[in-house]
Amino acid sequence: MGTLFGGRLARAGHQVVFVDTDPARVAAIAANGVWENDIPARCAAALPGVAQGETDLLILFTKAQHTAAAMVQNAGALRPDGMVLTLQNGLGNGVAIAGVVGADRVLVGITNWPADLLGHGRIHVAGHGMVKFWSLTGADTPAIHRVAAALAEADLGASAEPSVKVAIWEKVIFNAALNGICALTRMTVGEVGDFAPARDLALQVVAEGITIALANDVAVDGERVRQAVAFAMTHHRAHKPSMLQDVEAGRPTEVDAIQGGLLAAAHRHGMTTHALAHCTALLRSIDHIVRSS
Ligand SMILES: NC(=O)C1=CN([C@@H]2O[C@H](COP(=O)(O)OP(=O)(O)OC[C@H]3O[C@@H](n4cnc5c(N)ncnc54)[C@H](OP(=O)(O)O)[C@@H]3O)[C@@H](O)[C@H]2O)C=CC1
Ligand SMILES: CC(C)(CO)C(=O)C(=O)O
Repeated sequence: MGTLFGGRLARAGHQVVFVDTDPARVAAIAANGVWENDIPARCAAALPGVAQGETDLLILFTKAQHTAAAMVQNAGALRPDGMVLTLQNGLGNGVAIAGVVGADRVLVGITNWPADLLGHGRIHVAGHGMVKFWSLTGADTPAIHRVAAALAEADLGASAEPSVKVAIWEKVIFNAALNGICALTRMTVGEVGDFAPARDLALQVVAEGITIALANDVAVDGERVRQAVAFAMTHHRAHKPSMLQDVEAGRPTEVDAIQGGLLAAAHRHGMTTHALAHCTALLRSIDHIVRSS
């Protein structure tokens, strides 16, 4: 996702620095730029902590389990009035970032652009997407509109959305269902849509997620979530959700922030779930094997 957003912002004329913990990846991006499908963009690249005090927007696209560490390592890159934007999946990323830079410098949101990593700085984008975001505090600030304009110019389909909390919960329900079932079955989004038992399980997780959100006073629109799932099954058919890409690469997944975040919200209200609880247990078992090997 960093490759997609950074590459497009660079092509739109912004000065972009890619920051990553892997020295080989940093060297490859510095030498070859980044590639979205077969479109290149030239950019700088650095290890965490190298860029100092010049950045007016830091877009954080690590996995959720790395959010706090990445923020601590990279906060020094920000100008005193610099902002941080998270479009990561899962619950809790904005609050983790606020713990480092303060809530009034955090923009939170979602994106459904489907990006599949092919190699260092090289992605395949399997369809069109959008971005919705707003400030973590709920305040309307000039920074929101500056960032929305920059993302729109970079053809990332961005809109400033005051009710972003609802969008974040709708997205986490979508991801709990689709990313989880794809990661467990190793099917693409289209394959899950085509196979009734997998599709039905995804829709059960969606139904449970909607009940959990409503119990937590988040007014999600169940029909909109089901439509988003149907849209992805039709238009993002070849995409391997980020959680499946993690399983295939033998990396830990975002189960704790996505399925685990929803499950914790269910437990806060004494609710029992079935499909979500079983998927979470299976995904945590895969994570356990990865972490202990
Ligand atoms: N891929 C997709 O289509 C979509 C993904 N998302 C969400 O966006 C977020 C990013 O996903 P995605 O791009 O797929 O993830 P990737 O795992 O491909 O990219 C995350 C990158 O962050 C690097 N990283 C880890 N720790 C740090 C650190 N401390 N400082 C700097 N870089 C670090 C990782 O390095 P290393 O690999 O060495 O750990 C990796 O290169 C996730 O929350 C995901 O759920 C949302 C919508 C769509
Ligand atoms: C692109 C999308 C929406 C597909 O599940 C996603 O969020 C992901 O891959 O993590």
